[in-house]
Amino acid sequence: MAGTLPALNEEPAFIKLQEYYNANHKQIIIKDLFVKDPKRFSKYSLRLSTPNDGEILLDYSKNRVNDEVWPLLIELAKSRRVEQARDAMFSGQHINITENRAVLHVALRNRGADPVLVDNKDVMPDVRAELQHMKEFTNKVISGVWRGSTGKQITDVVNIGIGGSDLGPLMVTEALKPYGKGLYSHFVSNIDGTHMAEVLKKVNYETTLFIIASKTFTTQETITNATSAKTWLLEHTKDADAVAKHFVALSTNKEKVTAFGIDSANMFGFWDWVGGRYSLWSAIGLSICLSIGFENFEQLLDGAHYMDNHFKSTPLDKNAPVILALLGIWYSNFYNAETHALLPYDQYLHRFAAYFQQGDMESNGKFVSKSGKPVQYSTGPIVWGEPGTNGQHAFYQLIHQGTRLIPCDFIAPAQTHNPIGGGKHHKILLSNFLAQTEALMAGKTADEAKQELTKAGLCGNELENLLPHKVFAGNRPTNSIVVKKVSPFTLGALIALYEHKIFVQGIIWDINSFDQWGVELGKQLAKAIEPELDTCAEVSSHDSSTNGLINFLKANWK
Ligand SMILES: O=P(O)(O)OC[C@H]1O[C@H](O)[C@H](O)[C@@H](O)[C@@H]1O
Repeated sequence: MAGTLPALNEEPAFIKLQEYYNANHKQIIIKDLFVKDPKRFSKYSLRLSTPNDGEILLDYSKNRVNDEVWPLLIELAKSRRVEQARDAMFSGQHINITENRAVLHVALRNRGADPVLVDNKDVMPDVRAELQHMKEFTNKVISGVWRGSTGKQITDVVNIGIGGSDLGPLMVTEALKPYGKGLYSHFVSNIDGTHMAEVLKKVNYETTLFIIASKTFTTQETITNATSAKTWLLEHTKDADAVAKHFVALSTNKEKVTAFGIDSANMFGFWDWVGGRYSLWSAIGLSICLSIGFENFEQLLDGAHYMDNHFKSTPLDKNAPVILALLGIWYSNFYNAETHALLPYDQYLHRFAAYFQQGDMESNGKFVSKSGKPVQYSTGPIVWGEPGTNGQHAFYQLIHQGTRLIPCDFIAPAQTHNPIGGGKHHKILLSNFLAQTEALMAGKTADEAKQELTKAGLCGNELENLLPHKVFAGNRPTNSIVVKKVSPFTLGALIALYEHKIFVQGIIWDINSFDQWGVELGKQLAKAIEPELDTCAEVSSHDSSTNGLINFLKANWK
């Protein structure tokens, strides 16, 4: 396990970077770096060959990084003991210190024969047994052997879960739609009854399977939604035994699952060393299996395992998650970038940014270091994004010409699953992806803008007035990640790439990326407020704003 680290801002490698930044950052102009170094692309890009799914290209050459900054960033990773921390995670040490747990989502996709030890016990036999259980169940449902209580084949699967028990399965199911086996997938997460009501309108009780996904099986939203789904089923069938055919649970909490009325034979388990936001590889992935079939789910695991091996065995300067992490640190901690955009040029990846909002922000949104002291530097960025080209017509204006620096990751597949129009759509999509990263980097100088305006027939005041609005400063950094196709394997690799990026950043910032105490306070207060909504009397126990809001709602909801 890595020993105690100095505060990041007192780390000698960090101080060196700060000095370098202070003296030089104004001269780091990406487009000039390309002119100076014809080999820049090959120097600052990686090609990872997968066994069957082509190469994954990571181009990080369009960044404000030169041959002097790069070794300093690598030195920072070394001095923060990233390699030792990585090995501590893979070897099952209790690196989640506030919950005294190992962090071993990598064991869930350990496709080799190696044991993975947690507290001296090999967890792999249990992991494999649970996968086998998922496989058998998936095959039974897809083939129609598992039937509803009235003997009809299952046609619809409703995953009821929230946070890590929703976002991963939803994102992957959407991303891998072309691999669908024919069942309709639905996801209910929000406590807002509208979410459940709209799904129930679409499904037939005789042919619907509800998957109750909750690591703790105590989450208010999920248990309330699951109870409503059970009531709905029983209103239709009047047969109490129907629950066994229409409800399964994914959880670490057998007691609560049984208390809810789901037979433990219909429960798929996992373990406390699987964090919610890293759980799609566990039983929480059952809705993914039912959507794309178990073999494709295994491919997803294989892809993640491939990236785990890359992360484990590649020197830091050629290590894709480390590279992404260091670039993020460079912009967050030196350029004061506050956000990071994830921009997939693939409609199937439309929930990718939403998924990594939890992955990144719940992991690294921390203000105290592992030792409990407030940090004197920025930690996790605000993560956001939408698929291209939609985002171009919405928020790219600010990325191109706004006052903030927004490092962006562009993600694109070389091949589309839907080459409609003879491939025309995909060609246009890709040209937009390429044009955006080029435009963000190169910008448009006043001279170039002037020439354009002159060509368009403008002159005099009209030209001079318009000119400043037509200038693009450029030098806006982007990474481009290109896969051959969004397949189960490449998606698995891509997700693991970002998981490990988040891990590396957490290590450099010296924070615990594996707890989420920050979500508790709101839950506590909501529990206190709920009974106050039951009474007619005006409330005066809070601050005047909260009282005012409660009393307004009470006066208006009938
Ligand atoms: O899976 P569950 O126990 O129901 O938890 C669902 C989610 O809720 C919690 O509040 C956490 O913020 C998430 O990390 C978690 O994924």
